Amino acid sequence: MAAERCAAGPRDDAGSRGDAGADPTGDPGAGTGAEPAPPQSAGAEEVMARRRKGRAGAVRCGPAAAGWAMWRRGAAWAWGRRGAGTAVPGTAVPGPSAGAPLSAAAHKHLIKKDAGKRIICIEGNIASGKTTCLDYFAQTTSIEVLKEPLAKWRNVRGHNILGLMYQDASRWGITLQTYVQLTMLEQHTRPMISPIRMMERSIHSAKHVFVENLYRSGKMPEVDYAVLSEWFDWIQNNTDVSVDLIVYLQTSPKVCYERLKTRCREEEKVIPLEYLEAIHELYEEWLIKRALFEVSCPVLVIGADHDMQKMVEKYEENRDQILNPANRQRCL
Ligand SMILES: Nc1ncnc2c1ncn2[C@@H]1O[C@H](COP(=O)(O)OP(=O)(O)O)[C@@H](O)[C@H]1O
Ligand SMILES: O=c1ccn([C@H]2C[C@H](O)[C@@H](COP(=O)(O)O)O2)c(=O)[nH]1
Repeated sequence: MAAERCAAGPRDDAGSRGDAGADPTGDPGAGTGAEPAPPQSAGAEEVMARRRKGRAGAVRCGPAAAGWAMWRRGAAWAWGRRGAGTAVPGTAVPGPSAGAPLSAAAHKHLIKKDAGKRIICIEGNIASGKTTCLDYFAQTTSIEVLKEPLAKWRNVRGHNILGLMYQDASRWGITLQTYVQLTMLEQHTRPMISPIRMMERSIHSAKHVFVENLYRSGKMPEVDYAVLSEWFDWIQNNTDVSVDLIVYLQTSPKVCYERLKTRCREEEKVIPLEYLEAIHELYEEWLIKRALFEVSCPVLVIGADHDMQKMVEKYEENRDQILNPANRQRCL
């Protein structure tokens, strides 16, 4: 799908002039026909079928070419082992590669957040309104707010890897996600300066949504997915990246697409609706259907297709539930 021009309106392209993003008409590898696969993911049923079939029967993943299925056939182990590596946050559960309980040396890496402190992650599709939500709570509440470290992704020693990824996801997806994982780890383990921290996204959505999408769409090779998964499992088992509540801003991809065009971030001009649909499906799979990955904290779902005024009403309705751990009755 050809990229649409950004509509006139508020822009958010500061810092986007790196060594990427120079070709706003360039396809991110998302559905022009010549490029093999839009980064859409296989559905949960398909993935579960792949798990059941095991090695012998990896099924075709998304609209990728037939070679993709052949390439993946010998690699179905990854689906089976993934769930097993999921740890309850805050507990040092050995992952499949760990083999034995953590040694004393390993324990020195275990960084526990202070008891009584609360970490809330705002999750949702691209342009679903996460930053706007964080800004609202930052202005109306005395909490610590950590936005996504987008500026870092746009400028790693002069390289804009967010822009590079949207130009060529097959080449740069692993690069971006490796750095996202590092910068998210840094966010999760940063000492808290307030009893309540509200974060935009998390190391968990980076892995279960964005890495997963690259992998399933054939834009991340099995070996890169395996290495990132090993890193992710190690981090989960040896540091505290736990979350107390996920607030999922649930939107329709079309609404996000409209908001994305209004925001007009330089690197994202090439994003087609299909990409937002794929990200949406993975969010639903992760947080609503619970099809593949364990969710180890309550999830509060807030419909977020509404205008700003209605969203503010919703934030106020849910304020207590979000900020007070005792009020979790409507969480999934
Ligand atoms: N409820 C809303 N209605 C209309 N536009 C919105 C709403 N919430 C956010 N926006 C706009 O949509 C764009 C994306 O919102 P943003 O908060 O940056 O999303 P995210 O952080 O999830 O990517 C911004 O231009 C923002 O001003
Ligand atoms: O793990 C990740 C996290 C984010 N991104 C991309 C998606 C968007 O283009 C930007 C920032 O997301 P917002 O939803 O606008 O905050 O970063 C990614 O590719 N991988």
